Parts: sequence; C-alpha cells; structure tokens
Amino acid sequence: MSPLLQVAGIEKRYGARIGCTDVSFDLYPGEVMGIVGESGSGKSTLLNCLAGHLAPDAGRVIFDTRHMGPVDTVTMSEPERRMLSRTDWAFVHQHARDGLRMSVSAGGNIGERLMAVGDRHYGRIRAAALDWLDRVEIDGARIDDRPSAFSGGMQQRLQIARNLVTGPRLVFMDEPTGGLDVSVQARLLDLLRGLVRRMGLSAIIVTHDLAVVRLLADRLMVMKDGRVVESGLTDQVLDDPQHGYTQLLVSSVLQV
Ligand SMILES: Nc1ncnc2c1ncn2[C@@H]1O[C@H](COP(=O)(O)OP(=O)(O)OP(=O)(O)O)[C@@H](O)[C@H]1O
Repeated sequence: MSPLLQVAGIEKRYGARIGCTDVSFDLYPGEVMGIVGESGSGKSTLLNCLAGHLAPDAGRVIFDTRHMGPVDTVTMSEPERRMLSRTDWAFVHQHARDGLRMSVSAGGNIGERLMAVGDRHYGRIRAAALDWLDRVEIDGARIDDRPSAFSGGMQQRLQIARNLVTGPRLVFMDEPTGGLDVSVQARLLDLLRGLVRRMGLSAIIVTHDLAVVRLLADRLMVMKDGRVVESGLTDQVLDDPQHGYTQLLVSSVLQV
C-alpha cells in the first residue's frame, strides 16, 4: 500500500521564531495520526502547513489525490489547492463557527459542500443532508434551523457532517473537542470514533488532550518547541513514553 500523505522536512518560521521544523512522516490510507504537545509547541503551525493554509519555508507534502495521483501540495496552484480542500480534504476547526456558515440553514451548510463538487439535484442534496444530520445525531426536524440556534456540541457535529458529506480522503482536525463541556466532549468523541472507523477515514488530529488521541489515533507524534520529539503507536507512546517531555505530559494528565 502506498502512503496517502508523505511529509518531508517541513519547516515554518515566523521571523526568527520557529513555528515547526524538520517534520517528516508518512500517513497511510485509513490511518489516524494524533499530534500532541503543550501550547506553543507548533501543532497548529504544522497542521496549517499540511492543509495548505500556511506556506512552509521548506519541505514537501505529497498527497495521493483521487484524480491526479501524488502531487506536491506545497507547490500546486491556489485554485488546485482550493479544489482539493473541497473534494479530497476536509478541515474541522476547533470553533464550529469558523467551519460553518452561520447565516445558512443546517441543511444548507451540508448541501453547500455537495454543490461545490457539482451536485445540483435538490431532492438528492436534501436527502443527503437529512441522512448526515441523522448520522451526527441531530434531529432532522432541525434541518431548516440556522446553526446559531444550535448548542456548541450540535454546531460541532454539524461542522463534521458538512465536512464528511463529500467523502474526503483526509480530514484535518484542530482540537475538535476543545472548548466543549466534558460530557459533550465524550459524546462527540464517541461519535467521531464511530465515523472514523466506519468510513475508514484517514485523519490528522491536533490536540493537547491525550484522551482524544487515546481514543482516536493509531499513531502519535509528540511536539516540543516546533520539533517532533517522539512518535510511534499511540498506546506504545502513552504507556511507555521514552522522551522525558512525553513522560511529563503523560504523568501530568495522570495526576489530574
Ligand atoms: N502568526 C504568528 N506569528 C508569530 N509567531 C507565531 C505565529 N503563530 C504561531 N507563532 C509561534 O510559533 C510557535 C508555535 O505556535 P503554534 O500556534 O503552532 O503552537 P500550538 O502547539 O498549536 O499552540 P496552541 O495549542 O496554543 O495553539 C509558538 O512559538 C508561537 O508563538
């Protein structure tokens, strides 16, 4: 099996400050990679470089596209990258309002993604929207409501539906459960785990919450000061951390 994503030597600087540096890894189809580290360790910078939101200063990101095969997403044109982010890629933001159109109905938010990839059949789009509302446990009767009338947890579930409806090959998630109440987080995590497993999704999840990666990620990268200090299978890294920083990260959670 060839990798879905090949990341080699990614570096991003903000002036003299390192955002992230020397990051390399492969991601295989159906694999979920977690990226953990304390605030300022470079997780978001790396995720944004991978997802094409930030231009790295060095390195390659080769993605195996559905239509063109492997392409370097760092050097591809902006329109090509925009198309990729509507088709093969999805991005789940920490704050649902960054990933939703708040003035458009719930059904419209889901349908918009389908229309962006060329679906024009109203009945089919509405049926898909209803199906996806159901999959993310939102009552279909709310299809014409705007997301602003939803709770934080519902908004996040709607954002996930909007992202997954087009069957992306790779989903980027930035703190998908951050900022939600603990009980809401648990339900969302459960839902995400079900969707990831059922759809065989490949995903890269940035979080500072080790419980999130424990549940969702097959593999883990631990970042500190912009560098990857440890990586491996999630259970291996969390149960037997080798690097002092990872040991600290794991033990600080256990003490809570
Ligand atoms: N726009 C920016 N301008 C200057 N420096 C930045 C910028 N964004 C991030 N940085 C710096 O880059 C480093 C990595 O930050 P980054 O936000 O990627 O970390 P993070 O692990 O995602 O943190 P958090 O969990 O708080 O989001 C930090 O030193 C940060 O101060």
